Amino acid sequence: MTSSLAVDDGLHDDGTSGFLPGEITRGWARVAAALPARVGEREFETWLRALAPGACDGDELTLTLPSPFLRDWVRGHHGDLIESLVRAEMPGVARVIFGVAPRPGGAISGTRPAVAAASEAAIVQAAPSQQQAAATRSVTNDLAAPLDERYTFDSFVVGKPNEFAYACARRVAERPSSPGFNPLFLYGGVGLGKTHLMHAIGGELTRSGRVSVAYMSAEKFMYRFIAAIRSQSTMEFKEQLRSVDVLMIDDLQFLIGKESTQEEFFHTFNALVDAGKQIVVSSDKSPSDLSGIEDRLRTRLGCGMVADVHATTFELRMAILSAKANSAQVSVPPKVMEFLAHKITTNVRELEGALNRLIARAKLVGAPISIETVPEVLHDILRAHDRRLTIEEIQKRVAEHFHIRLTEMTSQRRARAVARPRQVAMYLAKQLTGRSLPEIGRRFGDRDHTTVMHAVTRVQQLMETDATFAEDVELLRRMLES
Ligand SMILES: Nc1ncnc2c1ncn2[C@@H]1O[C@H](COP(=O)(O)OP(=O)(O)OP(=O)(O)O)[C@@H](O)[C@H]1O
Repeated sequence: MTSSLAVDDGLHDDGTSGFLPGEITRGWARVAAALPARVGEREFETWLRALAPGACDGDELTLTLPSPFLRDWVRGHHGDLIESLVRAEMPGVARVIFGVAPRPGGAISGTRPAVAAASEAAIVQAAPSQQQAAATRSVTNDLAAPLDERYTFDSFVVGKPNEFAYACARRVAERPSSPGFNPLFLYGGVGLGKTHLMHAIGGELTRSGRVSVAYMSAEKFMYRFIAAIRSQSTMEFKEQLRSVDVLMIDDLQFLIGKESTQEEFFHTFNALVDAGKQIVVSSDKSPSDLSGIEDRLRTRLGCGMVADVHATTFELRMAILSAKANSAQVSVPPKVMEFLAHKITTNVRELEGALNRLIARAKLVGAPISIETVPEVLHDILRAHDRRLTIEEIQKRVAEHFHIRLTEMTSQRRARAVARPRQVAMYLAKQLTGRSLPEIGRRFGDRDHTTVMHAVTRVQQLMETDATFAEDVELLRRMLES
């Protein structure tokens, strides 16, 4: 990990960090070790290698990158994944903030994930870092990204939430530039199949051999534009773009706040539509909600067909799992699919990732997939999805289990009959909620974070020496996790 930042791995002067010395360094090392397998080795080397942990304030961890551009890119593409890995590996962290590592003598500029910052000027002027140079090279070599052949209409599972978007995509693939369908604007939450549909359109049209198609992410569009400015080849860039029959731009929200790239895109857009060419755009927001995109561009984006890819239903998730298992020719017990479809509800990419991991593990050990192996193989994913568990629920369950009153969880009584269950509840809160030690302390009758730390250590010691006690705690954990 390279960083100009000193790693803050201890308790803060004011005692607000819930971390023991060295925890951040070790926790981050685990996250960094897990990332290449999740995003791919190349992607990791190109974009994520320079990520480094910065300050940890309470339960907020700042991760830094060398430039605003890289920060925006990493946050936009892998922010959710990184946050869920950090929460799983560093249970005291509840939020991740992406910042820019200060130049020597400077300060960290952290921004919250929802806030997109204008960053293109920085990259135009800055000397390219290793990552930027690598990405720029790949950009100048080809106009568009290759289409993923796995993303076809056939491999897309259609259900109520996505049938309209699917129908629109099919229509554009059959008859590009039809009145009313230009541009086609697909929008919806992360990992719900927008990119899949765009590749399916592109693949279908390319195979037909009738039209030329260019697909690229909005971020790549910006990169290409900037590279063209640098190499004084903007005319060539414009001509290349305007020579295609179908232009598809993915994740348009990346252009929020990037005025000059928006302007370039606006002109390209107009030139293509005026020439009767098809535009397909995807975004996580509808055109009217894209604040930070110029009004005139938003208006044009919304004047064709706007199709929402809705959040999946349980039935659709089951159908997707079943289709993926079929195409991998692996038998997955219905119980396992139901479990996954109940647990991983927001993002098909994660659902697919969980299934792939189960399949990979089953192949590796030569044993069939079973419900018993799921918690072990997917513990990090499941933990991230268990985050809705509250400290109050834990207190309630633990109090019931030990037959004490709920109010004893916050009382100052120190009798062992109430103090031990309280310690167990604190331990489970630390393990299962990702809340920081100070926050857990506050919820247990305004106790200090050192009391929580002591409780966690004490419960761990007891679990090692007292098998019955360990069983009790494990049982409680399983009940709370289910
Ligand atoms: N209905 C579906 N049928 C089959 N696979 C799906 C479906 N929806 C999503 N997927 C799969 O889920 C993964 C994520 O989908 P995709 O990348 O298209 O999402 P996205 O909406 O573009 O996400 P992002 O907002 O992150 O760009 C892909 O592997 C895709 O094949």
